[in-house]
Amino acid sequence: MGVLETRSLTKRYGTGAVAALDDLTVDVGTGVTGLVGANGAGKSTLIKILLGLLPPTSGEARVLDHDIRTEGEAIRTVVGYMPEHDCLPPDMRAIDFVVHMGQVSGLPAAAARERAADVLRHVGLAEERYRLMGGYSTGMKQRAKLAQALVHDPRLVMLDEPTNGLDPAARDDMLALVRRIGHDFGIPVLVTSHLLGELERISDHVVVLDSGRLLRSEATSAFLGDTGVVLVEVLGDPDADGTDAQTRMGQALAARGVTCRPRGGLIEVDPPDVRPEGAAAARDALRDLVRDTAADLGVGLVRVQPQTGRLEDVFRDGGAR
Ligand SMILES: Nc1ncnc2c1ncn2[C@@H]1O[C@H](COP(=O)(O)OP(=O)(O)OP(=O)(O)O)[C@@H](O)[C@H]1O
Repeated sequence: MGVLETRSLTKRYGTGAVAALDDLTVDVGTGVTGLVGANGAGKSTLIKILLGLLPPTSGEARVLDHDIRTEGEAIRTVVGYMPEHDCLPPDMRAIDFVVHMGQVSGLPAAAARERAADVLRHVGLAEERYRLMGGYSTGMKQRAKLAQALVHDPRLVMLDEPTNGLDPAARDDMLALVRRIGHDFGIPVLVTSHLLGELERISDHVVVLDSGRLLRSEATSAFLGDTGVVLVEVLGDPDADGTDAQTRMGQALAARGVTCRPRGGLIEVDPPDVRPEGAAAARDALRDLVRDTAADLGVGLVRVQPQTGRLEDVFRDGGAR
């Protein structure tokens, strides 16, 4: 099913000579789609146009089969939107804010209260929902913003830089939430980031923008050059035979059917067969296997990461696909 599509979408602000979006034609389907580009690439502009909040200079777009030029209001009732910047009233409690946003989206009061409590629990703010949001950490604010995007049971969510300003642990938590929305709840997600590395872990499809132009739009697995290779680093003492931790980990992974090889101080792990649920699920399963293997061996897992430099590779290769 097509979730959204744009055709030659162009946006110039004011009399600007430079287009913030330049002749963008792209289709987005179900699952999690990462919208990636450097700062100023046009990600927020695209989202605002798709929500019917900003008129394009030229071109067309449809969201859930609604025309962005004439059906903005209908789009906003079925789409959940998490804006990039802080939009939370500091003197409101999260529960009141999310209930209010639910009502603004058309939910009756009782349903809004029930849904608000549910979504705040889903995003991990069950305990803190009665606190004023002005006292929230950045991670809690991002969760509250996510909750208000979900309260009205949207058919699509657009998340603008949900990991902005988060420390690594909070970023991982947020990415896990985004993945749950797309994969467990089955709601299509369009999520932006200026970091490809964090989105390739959770997205099924990646769209890359460069100065308002489409650079690439591909399944994440294809995007990774069909390698999907993961690098693993472990730390630990040699065993009684003097075999070091890296070699033990490599042997243990191989014994569990994983194809891997040493590469410098790291272990290069080949991707598993892609599961029916998709590439992101297959990568999750591989990560779990690596983590469990390290735990069973009693070695420390320093990192598990896709081979790096993808975004740079894309920009270096250039050219739309
Ligand atoms: N209201 C505006 N008026 C004029 N120019 C704007 C406006 N909003 C955005 N721009 C310009 O349009 C271009 C695209 O900006 P946009 O915010 O869409 O990019 P982005 O990819 O979301 O970047 P970021 O990650 O920094 O938010 C940039 O050059 C930006 O300076």
